[in-house]
Amino acid sequence: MKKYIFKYKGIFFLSVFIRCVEGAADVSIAFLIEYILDFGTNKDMPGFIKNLKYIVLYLICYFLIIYLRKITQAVFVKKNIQSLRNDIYTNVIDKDMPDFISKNSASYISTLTNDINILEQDYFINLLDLIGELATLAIGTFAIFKVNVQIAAGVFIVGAITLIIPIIFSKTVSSLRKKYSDSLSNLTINMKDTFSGFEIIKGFNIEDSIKEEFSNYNFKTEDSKFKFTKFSAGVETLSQGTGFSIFFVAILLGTYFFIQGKITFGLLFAAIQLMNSVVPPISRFSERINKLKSTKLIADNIESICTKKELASNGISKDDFNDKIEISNLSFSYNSDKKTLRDINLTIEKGKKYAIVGKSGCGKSTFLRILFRYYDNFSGNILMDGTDIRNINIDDIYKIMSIIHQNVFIFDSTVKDNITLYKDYSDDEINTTIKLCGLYNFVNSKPKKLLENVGENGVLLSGGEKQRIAIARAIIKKTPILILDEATSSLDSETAHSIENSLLDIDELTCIVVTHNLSESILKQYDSIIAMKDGQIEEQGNFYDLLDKKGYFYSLYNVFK
Ligand SMILES: Nc1ncnc2c1ncn2[C@@H]1O[C@H](COP(=O)(O)OP(=O)(O)OP(=O)(O)O)[C@@H](O)[C@H]1O
Repeated sequence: MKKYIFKYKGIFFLSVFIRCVEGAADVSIAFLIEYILDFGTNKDMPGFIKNLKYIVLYLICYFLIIYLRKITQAVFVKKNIQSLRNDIYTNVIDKDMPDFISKNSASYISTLTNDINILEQDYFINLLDLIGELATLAIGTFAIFKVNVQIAAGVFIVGAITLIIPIIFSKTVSSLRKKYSDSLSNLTINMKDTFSGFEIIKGFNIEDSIKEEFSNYNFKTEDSKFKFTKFSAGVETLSQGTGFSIFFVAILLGTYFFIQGKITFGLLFAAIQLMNSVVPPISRFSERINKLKSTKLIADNIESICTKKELASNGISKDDFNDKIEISNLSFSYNSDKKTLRDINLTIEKGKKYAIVGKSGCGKSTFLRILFRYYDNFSGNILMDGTDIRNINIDDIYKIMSIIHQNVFIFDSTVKDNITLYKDYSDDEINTTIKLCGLYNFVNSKPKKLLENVGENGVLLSGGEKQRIAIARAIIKKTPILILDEATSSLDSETAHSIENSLLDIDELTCIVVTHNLSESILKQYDSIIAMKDGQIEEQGNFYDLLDKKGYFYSLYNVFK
């Protein structure tokens, strides 16, 4: 977190400076009181009246300093929190797929909301308060030594005990704080999941069990918060108790020296008033240090989110696909128990169309994910125009290939924004694309045409309309390789055929299509059909060759046709 403080060191040091001035002003209040009381004990009415305007002026300056302290603190917090939130968000967006999915997406939301709120209060504001109070303590200490050395010595012996408390309890406070943050994150994950699955909850009548689950998470969150607050309260009470005893030591010693005639009544009063500058910083010291330390694990979590995995982001640049992708001896497993892909050998040539077929779970989508660089930890080689895809800059891979999944994500915006993804395309390009994807009639039937809003995750669209938007989104990008993973499964067969035919007609486009739709009219148009079984390529060839072979594809075709 230090880097954020020093990123805005101007406002940080200004804030600290104003807090030091405020600390000095706090301490000088004691002497102002002594000054005013001395007019009273000397019964000096003219002097009192004459100095009244300076006293009022002093108080105005004092309140102005307090206002400035609040404003500089607000600016400091605003800059730091804004920058921190931007950095976390940017790092999450910059992650590659495996890294991103290694955490539940709601935990990122929790970090960006709950954890940032904790950091704002317990790190940034708390740090400024701590520095300000230490400045007040230092100035107050100096003033007490000026008033009476013995009182000062007594105060600081008791004060030292208070300062040791945070060191003893910091670890426990920190781990209780982390437990609270974790349970808050789990609660956010639970809320996100249940709200996204609202339709399922209603459709399957599971409201009661969902409410119970939420209630458990809610209980655990509040329970962990309570445990943290309870423990902190104990530590804080201990500190405040010792702080209070400092006050009494000062009063007892002050009264003792006043009776002995070593100090005046004004000085006795000033010494007691100075305790307001000395006791709170000492008694709150442990609380502030513990709060600072308790944010360490949250800061570590943010650090881990912001730590970039070594990617080929500085890899070889590649802006086009010219010839072929050669896949040799490709094997991959998600975990060590079982190989999901085994010894795959395949050449994908530019402009050709490939259909991948096979039973559910045989590894079709996994193969596409590997091609799309979701995972780099495969064995064997994938060479794109002779270059290992692991060495190609990941952003360039996304410029060369587009993938359309069965489950489509739709942004809560217009049809146009969902197709263009906020990039600039000409009206001609958009119109050609929506015609090709069978969206033309749909768009023209809407009052606002392309500017029609589609609702949260496309709630105002049918499944087929969502899929057509996803296809349009990929086509308008004009990448040389287009990958479809069951991308037309929600469409009626006429629309699906029409879209697939349009794609197969684009000469330059290299298409890799995973499909369960084994219809002759479509499959015969592919240059090659790849039949997968248990993570391997069982057969490969054109539609009629494979049927003639009467092997694995033939049996699949006869089952599914
Ligand atoms: N992220 C993952 N972690 C672990 N195992 C996975 C993961 N994704 C898929 N699998 C497993 O890998 C195997 C292949 O899955 P894959 O999704 O590639 O199959 P598929 O042929 O595309 O299936 P379908 O036709 O049903 O979509 C399955 O056994 C699946 O359970």
